[in-house]
Amino acid sequence: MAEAMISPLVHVTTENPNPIQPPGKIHVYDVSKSVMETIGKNYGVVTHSSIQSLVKDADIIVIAVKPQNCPVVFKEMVGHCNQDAKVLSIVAGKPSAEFVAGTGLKKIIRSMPNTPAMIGEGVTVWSCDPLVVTAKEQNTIRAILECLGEEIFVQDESFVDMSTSLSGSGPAYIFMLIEAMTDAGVHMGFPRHTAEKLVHRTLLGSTKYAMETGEHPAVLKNNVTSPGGTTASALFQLEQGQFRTVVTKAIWACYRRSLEMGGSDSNVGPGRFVGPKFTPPGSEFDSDSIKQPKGKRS
Ligand SMILES: NC(=O)C1=CN([C@@H]2O[C@H](COP(=O)(O)OP(=O)(O)OC[C@H]3O[C@@H](n4cnc5c(N)ncnc54)[C@H](OP(=O)(O)O)[C@@H]3O)[C@@H](O)[C@H]2O)C=CC1
Ligand SMILES: O=C(O)[C@@H]1CCC=N1
Repeated sequence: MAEAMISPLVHVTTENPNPIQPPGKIHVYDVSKSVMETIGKNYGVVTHSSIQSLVKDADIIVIAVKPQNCPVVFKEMVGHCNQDAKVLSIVAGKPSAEFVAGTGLKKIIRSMPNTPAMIGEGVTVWSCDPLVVTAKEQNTIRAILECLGEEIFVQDESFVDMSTSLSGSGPAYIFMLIEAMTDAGVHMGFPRHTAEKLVHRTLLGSTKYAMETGEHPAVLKNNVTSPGGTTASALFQLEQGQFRTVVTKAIWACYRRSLEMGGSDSNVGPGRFVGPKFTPPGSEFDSDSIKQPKGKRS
């Protein structure tokens, strides 16, 4: 994921010969030397031989390791950072409080980007305490995240965990759909590249159409569904396979895993309230079977 963040920052074109961030101002360290050297070579960024030397003069420290590797990283950072440094975490699940406790730094920004950032088409949900991270510092972070695609600031950090299940992990669900549809096309006899093109264009066109019209997806779906026609037959099969329920269950499972990885109570979601009710910190929730911010229930 770190590479997906570096790529748009240093990207240049003939029309835009100046990168948003000169590669020489981006410093990286990865415990895997070969990964780090490849990134260094491909993007011209500066590589380091230790976390200590990486963070010494850093203004913004992006932490992009897996959650289970965080304690080691925190330990190596302590006492080596500029006390005013900002930590931009993309780590799924880990609450800001753990970064404060682990690193001793106060300016923590939690974010959840996604891999389409690699081509500047990602979406990142992010949060920080505006009493600790100044407006100017927030603008700097916003400018970085904008390079990855769209950025959405949320005041309540628990929405970052929730966004993991929609946008953070979401590309994997879509790629699985692309794979399934393409394979079905190949099964029918289409050359793979033709099946791929049909599927890619259908997903792209449908998404753009939904975004541009702002129409409810059910209306758009109905417009495709001719009485007694082909689409109705396909939708019937999707419903028989509990398509929408399966998608919903997958999204809740993802959210629960995100909470679990952050050491939070993951007893959330439909049919999950067997123990004490769980309220994510800082948010106001109804406590019925499906959680929604108060006032949002329809
Ligand atoms: N992949 C995605 O789409 C997204 C991922 N994220 C988050 O980004 C983070 C990274 O995920 P992802 O890129 O998929 O994982 P990767 O395993 O691909 O990348 C993490 C890298 O960190 C290295 N690493 C491990 N320990 C250390 C250490 N102590 N110091 C420096 N580097 C270390 C790993 O090396 P090694 O392999 O040897 O352990 C690996 O090269 C996770 O926290 C994830 O939740 C967030 C949004 C989207
Ligand atoms: O699978 C994961 O844990 C990470 C977080 C979001 C996307 N990938």
